[in-house]
Amino acid sequence: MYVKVCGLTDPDTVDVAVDAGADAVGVVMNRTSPRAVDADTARSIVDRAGGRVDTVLVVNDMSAADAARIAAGLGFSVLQLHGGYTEADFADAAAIFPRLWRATSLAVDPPLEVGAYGEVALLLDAPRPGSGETWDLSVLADRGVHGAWLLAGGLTSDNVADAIAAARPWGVDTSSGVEASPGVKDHAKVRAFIKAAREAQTP
Ligand SMILES: O=C(O)c1ccccc1N[C@@H]1O[C@H](COP(=O)(O)O)[C@@H](O)[C@H]1O
Repeated sequence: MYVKVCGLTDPDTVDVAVDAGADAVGVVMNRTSPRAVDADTARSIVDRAGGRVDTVLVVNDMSAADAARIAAGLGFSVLQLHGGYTEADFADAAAIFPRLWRATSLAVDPPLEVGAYGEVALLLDAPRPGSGETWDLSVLADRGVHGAWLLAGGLTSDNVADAIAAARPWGVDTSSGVEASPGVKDHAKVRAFIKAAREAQTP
């Protein structure tokens, strides 16, 4: 199970996540997010990761090409384009920064084939990203999502094992569920989430 902890706002939390066994840390540069960081902070998080885990830049409010330039310039390993980006937007971004994740919600009936827009992974989230809201995973049952796809949306250490059993994703992603308050990670919750996700059984 690939485990990502998103919405980091300080480098010390990188060490907590890496030591607990995370595969990726995410940084949000979406301007309206309570977790938004500036370029200097983003770079300090990427630098602290030092290649030990994937570093994922998350955006949904700038052009895909601009986001790709920022991801490349700051040394991220993945760009998560979250929301209403089109196939053409992905092509623009891929010309600059090739390792893209497509993040979307079933509420907008997206293509569910991993790679449909040239992305290397697909992330399925609640309709309001970063809200901590869960969503009805039973709607996945008939949709046949396969391959490198991540589940997100209100995941916590308490519900991640059930969510994995229900949805059988390749990976999981959380942000609100491991926070003390918006933008501030609770290190005990980060460790507990990673442990629960790692120990979860897929049926
Ligand atoms: O976290 C945000 O504020 C955010 C803003 C804009 C786009 C995506 C955002 N976060 C993504 O939301 C999911 C997890 O959310 P949560 O666990 O329900 O809080 C994750 O993919 C984040 O990258």
